[in-house]
Amino acid sequence: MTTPIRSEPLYRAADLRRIEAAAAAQPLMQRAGEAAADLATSLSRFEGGAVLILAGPGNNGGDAFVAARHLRQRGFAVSVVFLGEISRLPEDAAAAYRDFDDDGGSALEAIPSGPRWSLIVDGLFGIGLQRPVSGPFAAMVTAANALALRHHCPLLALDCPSGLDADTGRRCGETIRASHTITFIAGKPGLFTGDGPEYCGSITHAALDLHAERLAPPSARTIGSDLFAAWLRPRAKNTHKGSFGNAGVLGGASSMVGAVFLAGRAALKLGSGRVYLGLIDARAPALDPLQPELMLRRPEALLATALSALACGPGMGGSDEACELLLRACALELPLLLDADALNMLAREARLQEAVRARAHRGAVTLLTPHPTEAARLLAGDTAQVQADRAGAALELASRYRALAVLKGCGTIVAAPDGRWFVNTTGHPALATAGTGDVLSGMIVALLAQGWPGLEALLAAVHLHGAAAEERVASGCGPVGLTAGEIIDSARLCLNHCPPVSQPLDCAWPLARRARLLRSAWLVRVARRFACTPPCSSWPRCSFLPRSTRPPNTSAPISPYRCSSGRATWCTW
Ligand SMILES: NC(=O)C1=CN([C@@H]2O[C@H](COP(=O)(O)OP(=O)(O)OC[C@H]3O[C@@H](n4cnc5c(N)ncnc54)[C@H](O)[C@@H]3O)[C@@H](O)[C@H]2O)[C@@H](O)CC1
Ligand SMILES: Nc1ncnc2c1ncn2[C@@H]1O[C@H](COP(=O)(O)OP(=O)(O)O)[C@@H](O)[C@H]1O
Ligand SMILES: [K+]
Repeated sequence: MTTPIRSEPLYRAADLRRIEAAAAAQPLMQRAGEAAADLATSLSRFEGGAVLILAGPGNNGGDAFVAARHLRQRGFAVSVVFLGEISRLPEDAAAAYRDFDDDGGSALEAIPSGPRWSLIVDGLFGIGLQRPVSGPFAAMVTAANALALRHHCPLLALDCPSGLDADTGRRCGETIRASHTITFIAGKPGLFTGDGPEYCGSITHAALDLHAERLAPPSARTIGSDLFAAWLRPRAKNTHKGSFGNAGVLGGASSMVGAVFLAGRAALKLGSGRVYLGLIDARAPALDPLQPELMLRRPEALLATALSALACGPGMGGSDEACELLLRACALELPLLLDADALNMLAREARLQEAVRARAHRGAVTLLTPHPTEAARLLAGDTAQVQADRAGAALELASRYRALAVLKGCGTIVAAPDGRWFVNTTGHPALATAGTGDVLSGMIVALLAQGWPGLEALLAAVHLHGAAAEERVASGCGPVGLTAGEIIDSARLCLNHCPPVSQPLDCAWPLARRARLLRSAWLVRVARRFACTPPCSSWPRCSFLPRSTRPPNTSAPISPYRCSSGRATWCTW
């Protein structure tokens, strides 16, 4: 499994400005430009080839000028196209331009037609994008995208692709479709959700010798298995099925019984001790022949069962009977997951909304897992509004319903009513097929039934669900034609391969273990302090990488995670 182990901080532009202010004395633009030049050097298809660099009117343009100077000095044939007035560049960017100019570089007003580009660099706009890209900037973006395609060359975006809103992941007008993005200081949420993943390509993080979290609290975090590893406890020997909870799934109206089976099978394979299904369709089968371990009941009997957690909604329909059942489910004191049709009923029925809010007063955990259209119904808006600010929508759902909320889709958002939010970086468009949401519900309810807290259950299930899809695709099962049911076994595999927190860290372990054998608490502390977390194969090489030894190639076998010292400046997602 190659999925992220470590959660990374994410910053919206306003929070990044605080870091910028705190580190104002440091030559950040020089570091950004140099890091970009290092990556550009490794990406360029020909050594010393023709590099086209687009520089914009702000500090993103400044980064571009610094990178251009370094690349010129390394022997590349650099053409910089600058749109704007030199005299109106901000101070740092103006200085970067002067250095470039003093070094013999010159800025062009249009893209030269002759060269065969080996690399294109986008330094038009970064986190300062204020409105949709239009006019000559849009023409430049369109041309850059077309040239990258025509010349089969990489397109490297500085900080974020121009036209992408780094806060939200929404495209604002013409947008650079980067093959690679080098993002400075810290990740931005918009790179990982909505349109971000499609437009950023492969993302490299250059920390610029800063430790962002020491300078300002992050706006959000990516989901890494470290966020839930404490709950990945090895099974104690003296346990039995009763130790792992009773998961229930309620739904399955006429012609939609399959949704409950998918959720039930996922709940079983994610470790629930027992799984009970309540099927609304009176003609539903009494047995799932492919998974006879599942116990099928009438809905009333399910609600009377001693459950540890309950998921409502898969294939539930919107009948009066379904609505009454949902009201009764809301009155139960167990963790309650509402998905699919349960969310549509919640959106339309005031008494259900009251019942869900009342759960929060009683301290009962409620979880909502809408896709964008279901979220739009719950927020009385439209899907485009939800997608325009996915994190905002998830946070609004969490606060309005006083529930944990998951906004599904590319870069799933998990939001808590207290304002914390997380962006998932696993997943694949292969998941865009019917039933994958039902599988996610089954995974979540399985973890809840095993006693996981609501937030950790959501983080783990969302992360593992995406990882499972990646695993299926990597093994040739998809992307086209991957079926929801096929994800389940992979999800089980991913869960069983997630390192529990008690597991020693690979690179710290030899030293830590020896220290423990010597019964030296001090040595154990030292071993952990200097080890990179999480496991990585390259310790101690990755504990600090001087600039000259940084591997320029993003695919180099280096730890994709920052070291605990915070000093390593190079990592890739
Ligand atoms: N935050 C920091 O400390 C650092 C920032 N750096 C770079 O600085 C960037 C942010 O710089 P800025 O705040 O100057 O912002 P940008 O360079 O992203 O863009 C702002 C400029 O573009 C104009 N503009 C915005 N949207 C436009 C549109 N649609 N059409 C035409 N013009 C538009 C603005 O009027 C302004 O002149 C980062 O993304 C990063 O690349 C780096 O130098 C590293 C350090
Ligand atoms: N393009 C995509 N990239 C990543 N994940 C996706 C993508 N499309 C769908 N998914 C995931 O697949 C699942 C689909 O859920 P949902 O829309 O509720 O499906 P269904 O109702 O058919 O079960 C969600 O977990 C969602 O995040
Ligand atoms: K850019």
